Amino acid sequence: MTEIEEHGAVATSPAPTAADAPTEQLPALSPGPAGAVDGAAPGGRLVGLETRELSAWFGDHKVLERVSLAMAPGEVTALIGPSGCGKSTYLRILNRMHEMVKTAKLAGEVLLDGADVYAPGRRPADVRSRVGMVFQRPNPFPAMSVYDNVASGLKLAGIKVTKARRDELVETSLIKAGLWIEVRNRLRSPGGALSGGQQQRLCIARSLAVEPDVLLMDEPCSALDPTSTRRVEETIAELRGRLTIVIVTHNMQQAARVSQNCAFFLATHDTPGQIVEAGPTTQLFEDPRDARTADYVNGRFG
Ligand SMILES: Nc1ncnc2c1ncn2[C@@H]1O[C@H](COP(=O)(O)OP(=O)(O)OP(=O)(O)O)[C@@H](O)[C@H]1O
Repeated sequence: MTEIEEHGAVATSPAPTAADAPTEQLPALSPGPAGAVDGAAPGGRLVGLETRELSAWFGDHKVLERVSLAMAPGEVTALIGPSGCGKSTYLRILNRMHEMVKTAKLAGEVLLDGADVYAPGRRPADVRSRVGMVFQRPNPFPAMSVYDNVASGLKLAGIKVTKARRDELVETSLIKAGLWIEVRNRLRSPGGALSGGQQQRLCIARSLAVEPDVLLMDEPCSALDPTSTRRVEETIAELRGRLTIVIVTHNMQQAARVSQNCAFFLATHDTPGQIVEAGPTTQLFEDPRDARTADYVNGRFG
């Protein structure tokens, strides 16, 4: 298991993210044979993610130490902890973005639906199309239309579909991302003309277009105003039960609002990031087992 592997840089465009809006009818999950994306779990089954004894380095600097965590299928898991404790690194390991840094190394296992995403012969691009990512700053292609931004998720993943299927995926992705009502009459307008919150939901729609099993979100609201933040949180709530979500957030109220499970990471000046405590969010916030968790969630440090 814990054999240190070194991965070279991989030139793959990360699939991105985002969206929000008033109440919309969400379509039923229906990745039938025509809709299923290569490598996706059959029949739209919800898929869990797990790490076992995961350690990570940048050069000689060890930043994570034997992190084991199960992220439940269809639920939202929040990763919390002070700056520099390795949350983003952990997130990027889950979809093989860590290896895009030349000096990056890791040891341990990442299991998606029970299968190691770092197994020999497994292509990073395939992993990234099953495990999508939304970043801190909305990153749509600004000059590209709203429609093409969403469809670009398919293109980046190398997925070819008919025009009719593409139209359908763009619409359902925008609906799931909570943006459809706001953009349905401006699908040909540039993505860069949308507000920051709309752009983030557009990026979520772009990730959803490939029908991923897991969506990783790295502080997705940190660049947004409170109203846009609320919209994105509503989107996360609507996506719950439809795919597995892992979100890094510095906002304790947000972690409490959006997640069902929570993991508290901590590093010190001479120890790499580790999980101090993980479990149901209500337990971590209301009855933590570790005094450091209590101090952190109550804002006494970090
Ligand atoms: N590309 C990189 N090269 C070298 N070191 C890095 C790189 N990215 C992160 N690190 C280091 O790894 C450690 C963990 O960083 P990481 O960004 O994962 O923490 P974090 O908990 O997400 O922090 P924050 O909450 O501030 O985003 C830090 O010491 C950081 O300096």
